[in-house]
Order: sequence, then structure tokens, then C-alpha cells
Amino acid sequence: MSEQVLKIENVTMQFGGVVAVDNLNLEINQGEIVALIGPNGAGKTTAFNVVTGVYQPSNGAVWFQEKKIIENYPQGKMKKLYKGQHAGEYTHALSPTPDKITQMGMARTFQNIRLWKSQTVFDNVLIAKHCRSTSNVFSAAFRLNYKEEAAQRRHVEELLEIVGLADVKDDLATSLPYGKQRRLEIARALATNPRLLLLDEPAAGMNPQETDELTAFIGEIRDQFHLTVFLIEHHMNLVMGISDRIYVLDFGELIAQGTPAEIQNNQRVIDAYLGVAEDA
Ligand SMILES: Nc1ncnc2c1ncn2[C@@H]1O[C@H](COP(=O)(O)OP(=O)(O)OP(=O)(O)O)[C@@H](O)[C@H]1O
Repeated sequence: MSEQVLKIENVTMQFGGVVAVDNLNLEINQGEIVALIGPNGAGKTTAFNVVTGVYQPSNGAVWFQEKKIIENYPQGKMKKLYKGQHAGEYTHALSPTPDKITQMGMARTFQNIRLWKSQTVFDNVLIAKHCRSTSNVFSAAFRLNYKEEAAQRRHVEELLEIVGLADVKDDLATSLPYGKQRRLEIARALATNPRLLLLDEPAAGMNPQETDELTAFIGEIRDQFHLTVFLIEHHMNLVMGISDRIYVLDFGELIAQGTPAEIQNNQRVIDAYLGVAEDA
């Protein structure tokens, strides 16, 4: 049986009266490409934000490489609101920061590109790499550890070669065409040596040709870096073309899961996308 890389267990995320994610359960195994899809506002990015430590869940737990990394099972009045096998139990909250989670081996990209605008392509990747180095940014900047710095630079060169950005490594990140900026974002995530890569709408704003290239690229890096990929995407050609399995959210609730063929023929999913009312 393949190793489980991510498990989301009974995760609920509530913002005031809005239940953005409602008792979500999901599992991803080593080497899989799994998509999380659903209409706008379904809770997809919120789920990513819980997994990567941006938000502490209102309830539930997240397991990474078979170790519980996030947990919150509330007590008192709140406990009655939540479901799952731990309902009503009190446990201490486990709530690591996003950078700790990156260090554990999880990296992500964002819906809106977040590059260091005034830095070169090379430096964007190098800065990301420092996140997992034994020396800190300060020591690297002042060359206190030459050996490590040299090794990091070599690794960045190799990475840029692999992702096809070696020829633009000295260009400013923001001078790149859109498709290459997206690729650079992924290169930065890869620089932290992740086991799990989360991509939040990687094809947003891309034309069909760029989307096709990205689809192939995601498959290539999965194989080359022995990655597991969890992605949110609205471009259905990409999702259906690349995913091993798909989970579908609607109004925070998991309404379907299965292979691309199963999801394409699922009436509940079709209705959710067409905006059909539940009682229609
Ligand atoms: N920080 C927040 N505070 C309050 N409400 C929030 C917050 N973040 C998300 N929400 C709400 O949670 C719900 C889910 O939002 P989310 O961004 O997770 O959806 P999504 O599926 O990623 O949507 P899209 O496809 O449009 O990016 C929405 O109703 C949104 O308004």
C-alpha cells in the first residue's frame, strides 16, 4: 500500500457565521496528483490555508506523512457544533506556523503571484531556498557559511535549468511573461525540497497554450522530484488531464470524490457548477 502523504480529518473552518469548510475529510497518497475543485467561494483556498498553517481550523486535524501536524478539537459550548470521532473531546491545539510547515516538507503557490518584484529570477529562488537551510538569511547574506551558500547556488542553477528558466536567471522576476512567472513561483516552491506541493490556481490568467504547457510541466516535476501534488484549479482541461483523483467542494461541503471520469459524470457536481438549487 502506498504511503499516505496528507490526511485532512473532520476539518471545519468557520469565519463568524460563514462555514467556509464544513467537516472535510480527504486523503492523498505518495505520488498522486489530486485536485480540489468547486464553484467560486466553495472553500478551496480556505482548505489550503488550513493545511499550510495560515488559519487554525475551528475543528479537526491535518496529518502530513502520517504524523499529526495540526489539531484543534474545541471544548466548552463550541464542541457541540463539530462532528467527527473526536467530537466532544478536549485536546490541546496543535498549530504550527506556515514556515514550520514549509520546513516539514510542504510548499505552496498562491492564487495571486507573489514574487519578490525587485529581485532577479535567480535571487527569487535563492531566497526561497534559505527557508530550509541550516544557516539563516543573515548568515547567507554575509557569506558566513561559504560552503553552504555555494551548494545552495549550485542547486538553484540546477533547478532553473530543470524548470526552463536558466536563460532568464538574471532578469527581473516581473519582466518575465506571465506563464514564466507562474513557473518561477513553482521553482521557488521546489527550492524548499517539498514532498507535497500545493498549487492554488496555477493556470489562472493563462492562455490555452500556456495551460497545456503547465499541465505537462506539473506531470514532469511530479516524476522528477518524486512529488505529491495537491492543486486547486478552475481550468477543467488541466484538472481532467492531469489528476489521478478529484475532490469537489460546494458551499464548504465535500459533494463528490473520484476519478476524472467519475467526476465528469457526477450529477451533483454538474448541478453545483450550473448553480442548480438543491431542492430544484
Ligand atoms: N478570512 C476570511 N474571513 C471571512 N470569510 C472568509 C475568509 N476567507 C474566506 N472567507 C469566506 O469563505 C468562503 C470560502 O472562500 P474561499 O476563498 O476558500 O473559496 P474558494 O473556493 O477558494 O473560491 P475561489 O474559487 O473564488 O477562489 C467564502 O464565502 C469567503 O467569503
